[in-house]
Amino acid sequence: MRIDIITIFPDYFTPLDLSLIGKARRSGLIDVRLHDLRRWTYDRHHTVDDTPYGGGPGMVMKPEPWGEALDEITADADAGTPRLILPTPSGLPFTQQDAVRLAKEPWLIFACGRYEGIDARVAVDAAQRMPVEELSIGDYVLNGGEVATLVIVEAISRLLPGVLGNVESITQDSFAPGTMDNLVEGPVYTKPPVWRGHEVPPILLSGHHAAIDRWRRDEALRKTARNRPDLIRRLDPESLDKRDREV
Ligand SMILES: COC(=O)COc1cccc(COC(=O)c2cn[nH]c2)c1
Repeated sequence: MRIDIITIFPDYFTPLDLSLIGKARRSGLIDVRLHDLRRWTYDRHHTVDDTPYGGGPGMVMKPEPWGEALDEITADADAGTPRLILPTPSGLPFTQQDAVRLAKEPWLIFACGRYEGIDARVAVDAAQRMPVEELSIGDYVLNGGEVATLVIVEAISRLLPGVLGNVESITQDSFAPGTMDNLVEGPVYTKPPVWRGHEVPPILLSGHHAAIDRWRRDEALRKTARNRPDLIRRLDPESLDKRDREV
């Protein structure tokens, strides 16, 4: 997968050199390219923003640098058609299902907005040449799209074959399509069996795998009901067995 990131703060992305994603980049699994938006400005101050039409506080990111950056980056036609992702508080909620979907894409471009946002015509103009998605990682406001891009890139990259050593763990993740659809994971434990007087639930040491799976699903249902009643309402009743309904 190729990932291009356009930002005025390329240094925000040094975490992508670390850990599993860094390893995946070095092994060629993921090709991450950083672009400083100011490369497409020509005035002395490398201006990327201006006052909002219609008045109001703050600044808006000018369209010209974005247009030229996207033209140059997407001119590389041999990489197929990219999908442009715009992290923004006003976007569609980004979910694990989106991570699974976007992990299948060959080429993603992330546009990191700042200030009050990017001139709306940038997304309109780009949509004439490629799919464009405005995505929100949550109902709060950051100073820019860089942190949201790191979140989305990590959620996607960890699903790419070969990035995580243990593929099994993906299927047990919270929200994982299939068994964990609309469920969050329950509690997990490791050695020692007793720690500061706290015991590991005996079922987990029993070796009865069917009973352990049942206990884990019960705990996932309980935790989802406690922390995410909104997800419980979305659970497909067909996906619940008799025991589920008793939990
Ligand atoms: C069309 O896109 C834009 O204009 C993007 O503009 C902005 C403006 C301010 C902040 C951000 C960063 O995203 C978030 O804060 C965010 C994403 N998810 N939850 C919070 C982006």
